[in-house]
Amino acid sequence: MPSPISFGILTVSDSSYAVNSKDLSGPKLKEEIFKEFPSAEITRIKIVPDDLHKIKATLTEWCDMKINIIFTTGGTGFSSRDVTPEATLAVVQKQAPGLTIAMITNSLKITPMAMLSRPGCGIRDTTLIINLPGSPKAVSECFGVIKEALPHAVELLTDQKDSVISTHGAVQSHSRASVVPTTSPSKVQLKAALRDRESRYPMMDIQVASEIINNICKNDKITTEMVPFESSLNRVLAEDIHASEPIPSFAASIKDGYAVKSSDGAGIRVVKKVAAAGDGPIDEVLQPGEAIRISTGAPIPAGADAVVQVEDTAVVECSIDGAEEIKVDIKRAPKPNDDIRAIGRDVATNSLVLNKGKCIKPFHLGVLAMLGKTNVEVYKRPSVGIISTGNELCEPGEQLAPGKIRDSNRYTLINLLKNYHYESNDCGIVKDKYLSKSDVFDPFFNAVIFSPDAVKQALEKSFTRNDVIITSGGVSMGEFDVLKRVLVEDFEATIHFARLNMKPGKPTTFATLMYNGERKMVFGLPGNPASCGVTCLLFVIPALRLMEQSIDNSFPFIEIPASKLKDGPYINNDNRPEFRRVKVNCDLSVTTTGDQISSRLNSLVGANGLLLLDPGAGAKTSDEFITILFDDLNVELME
Ligand SMILES: Nc1nc2c(c(=O)[nH]1)N[C@H]1C(S)=C(S)[C@@H](COP(=O)(O)OP(=O)(O)OC[C@H]3O[C@@H](n4cnc5c(N)ncnc54)[C@H](O)[C@@H]3O)O[C@H]1N2
Ligand code: MOO
Ligand SMILES: [Mg+2]
Repeated sequence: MPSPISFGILTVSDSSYAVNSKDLSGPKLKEEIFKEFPSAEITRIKIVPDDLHKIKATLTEWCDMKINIIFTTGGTGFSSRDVTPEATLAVVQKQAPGLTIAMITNSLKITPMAMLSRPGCGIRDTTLIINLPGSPKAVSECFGVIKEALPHAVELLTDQKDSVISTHGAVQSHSRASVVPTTSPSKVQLKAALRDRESRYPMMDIQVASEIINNICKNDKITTEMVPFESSLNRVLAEDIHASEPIPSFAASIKDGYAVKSSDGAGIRVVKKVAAAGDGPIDEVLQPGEAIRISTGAPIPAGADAVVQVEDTAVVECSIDGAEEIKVDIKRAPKPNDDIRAIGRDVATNSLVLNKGKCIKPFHLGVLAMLGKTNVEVYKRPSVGIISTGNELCEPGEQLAPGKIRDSNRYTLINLLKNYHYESNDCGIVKDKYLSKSDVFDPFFNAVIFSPDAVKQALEKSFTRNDVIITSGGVSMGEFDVLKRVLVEDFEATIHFARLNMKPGKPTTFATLMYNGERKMVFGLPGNPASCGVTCLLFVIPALRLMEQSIDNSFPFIEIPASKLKDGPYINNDNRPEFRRVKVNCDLSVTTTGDQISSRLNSLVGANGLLLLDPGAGAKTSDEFITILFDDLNVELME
């Protein structure tokens, strides 16, 4: 199964560079790419001015990252600032004039002005660079012409890459390069000495990763079910709820007092009857000079047009035992409609009361009851299985043998999901260095040839009853980090990404595959406990929300002034953006949760937010830091 094609999109434009929102061509191109290649990885997106050096530097950097295809848009015309083709031709080692000819030939059919476009196309190492014109329309047209040829172009370029990597691996480890097996690269990886020395997956920005997940989850099969409204808490509504009747359905009193005619003004009234909440309408029409005792919520009697609260009245005459009032003094002259709640004041007939896509919370549930909706249509939730991988893992109750640790990730994940109202199936621990009959000691490599059968079996078992599998561990560069290989080789999965530009969480992997005719999703989270927790929050929870079509699928974020950061230093020495685990207080001051090493689960204990620190955030020009809130502002601190 080929890996998804990775793309870089470089918009070259002085004006878009100055005003970011002006760039329409970059987003257009992204849309076209996803339309044609739904599993594409858009690894880099950037806007640079029409500056030869800046264009060259970006192209070179992206080629070094082994992005498959870089599209530039803009800077291909005749004006003095147009230098994109010059920058491109300066970095490529081979030109690809066929692509240029195809695009120009097609564009000439649309406009003779195409003669004035000078796109350059070429190859640097394993990357294909293609210049597209600057207008969104021309971008779509040119992309349409060349898109079919792209997968094969990438195949040709990357075949070369794979053989280079495996040959290199062999030559560096042993002088006997001739023993390099001729099997596929993944089989070569079975031998420790020949495993990848460099990840075969491009580093991807998290915005792009989120977009890939969003695209896939949004379009996942959408199914709904009817549930009794009492059990609909935290489910997502699959129908708009309209009011079939007004609330209140009759004009009702807002106060305990007397229903009167406002035209009578202040003064003495004869008390006729009683209207209590729950009573049907009184069969007499109120006459001038009369009043009816009324309680809050009772229907307004015919003939009355105002209510006067009991505090504004005095009894003038009553029965001997005081049980009945005969006359009252209305001390304040009422105005029409005083203290009357009109029909439909709370909810108008046919009004939209609750929106499809909303997660049903307690007040929503109350509204459903109020409207008499006994059953509601909600979206079905995916079934989720959770697996921990690692030979070192034991259950919490077990006596630890040397080298073993207790599995915390499974418990974190199961309960994190529960906290966001998702049940999951505990699929246990799977050993990833599994000594089975098929493990063979290879004297040449002086190593056991590893069998990942256990991981395969565990996945297979979980696919039979889950739509989404969340694993932790086994996704980095170790010889026993076999998850990706098993997914690709045994399940023909598409790995959408396997390396993210973030700390913690670099090896986070996302794959999809078909199993027995159904699509399965695999979130391969890193084994380090803090990395596992952070990536579950940032990617898995929003994905589950999207799969059940929730319109509230991302965490709120706030901008926090630097002056509010209390116990720094807030400097990120890594070259990846860092999600520091923090506690945001009610006054928006921020405190950290201590040592942020990825293994330290306690860095998540007591945190309610993730503070996003750019690399070297000391040099940040903006005074504001973005914090993603994943829990209430006023959560209790548990130390
Ligand atoms: N050569 C490289 N090594 C590593 C890289 C790299 O880029 N190149 N990345 C590092 C980063 S960043 C991370 S994060 C980890 C992720 O590793 P894996 O996802 O492969 O996870 P494991 O190797 O299986 O385990 C890592 C660590 O976490 C502990 N662990 C695993 N599962 C659990 C669990 N269920 N409960 C508690 N603790 C768990 C495990 O014992 C290891 O200590 O890789 C780096 N390496
Ligand atoms: O990305 Mo890893 O999650 O830094 O430790
Ligand atoms: Mg590992």
